[in-house]
Amino acid sequence: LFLVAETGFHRIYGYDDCKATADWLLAQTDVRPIVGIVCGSGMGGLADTLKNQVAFSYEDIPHFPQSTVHGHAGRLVFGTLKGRPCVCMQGRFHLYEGYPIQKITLPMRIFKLLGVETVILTNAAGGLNQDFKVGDVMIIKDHLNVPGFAGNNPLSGPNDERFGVRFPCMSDAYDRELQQMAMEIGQELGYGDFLREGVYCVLGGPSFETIAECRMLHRLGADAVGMSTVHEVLVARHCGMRVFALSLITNQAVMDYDSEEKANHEEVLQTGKQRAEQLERLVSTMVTRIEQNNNNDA
Ligand SMILES: O=P(O)(O)O[C@@H]1C[C@H](O)[C@@H](CO)O1
Ligand SMILES: Nc1nc2[nH]cnc2c(=O)[nH]1
Repeated sequence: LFLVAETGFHRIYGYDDCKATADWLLAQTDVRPIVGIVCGSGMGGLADTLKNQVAFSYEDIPHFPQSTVHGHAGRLVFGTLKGRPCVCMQGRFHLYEGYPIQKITLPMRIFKLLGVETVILTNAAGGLNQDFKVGDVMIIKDHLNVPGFAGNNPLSGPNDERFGVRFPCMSDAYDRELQQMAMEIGQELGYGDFLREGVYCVLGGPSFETIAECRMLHRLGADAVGMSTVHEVLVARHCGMRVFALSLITNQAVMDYDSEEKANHEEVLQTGKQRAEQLERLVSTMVTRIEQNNNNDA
């Protein structure tokens, strides 16, 4: 029965299921979010900064997957950030957790049906760009979708036009105005020394990269490598939400056979803690400046 349920994704993760989940949530909170936020590994503290919270454990939400990774609490938090209504995923889903790719990205469609117009995604990533340091924050300007090269794309399968078109454009995936806004706010807050921009590359994980893989990705144009975000971006853009995403460089990708460095999840979470406050300030200031109703051309 489980096998049938998990492979029949068109039925299970379709419009009606997303709508049922969105309606279930809307019936239990007065918050009508215009911004949706996804917290990366070790960055869940952002959700705690929301005021007037109404929070749901993922296990209580119909059709929602469960968080299985340390550093991803598994709560959907509604509330306000400086008066702006928001919804925040305190914990995201990854391919390596074993979920079908359509299920990992289901929350983006639920965001859309909740009324969200702008999605802000954060992630932890390894730095490939040799100018980057641990603790840098990279505004994502573009991505390399490596699982997508092999056909692993959340938009595979029947297309439901109620969400978006069959062949969505991705050359404008990352909203340029929001990138500019983040840069300006970063400068105002005095974060210029650690604010960067670059290309994020997603891999399937959960193993970290070999030295040869890091060298290859760097040559291909990636500045940072991680295991998330891109799938969510594809689905969010498909259904017409604006997207802003950033990577916290939690570790330097190992590119040299003489290096003693070894990537590990504890270091990732630790770096997240160290930058938490600044990331929270950057994101909450962005939320106060995001205009409503300007994503309907996507
Ligand atoms: O959810 P994100 O992309 O922040 O998580 C990254 C990728 C792996 O899940 C984990 C590795 O430490 O952090
Ligand atoms: N794939 C990958 N994901 C990460 N998340 C945090 N650091 C890393 C890394 O070095 N590689």
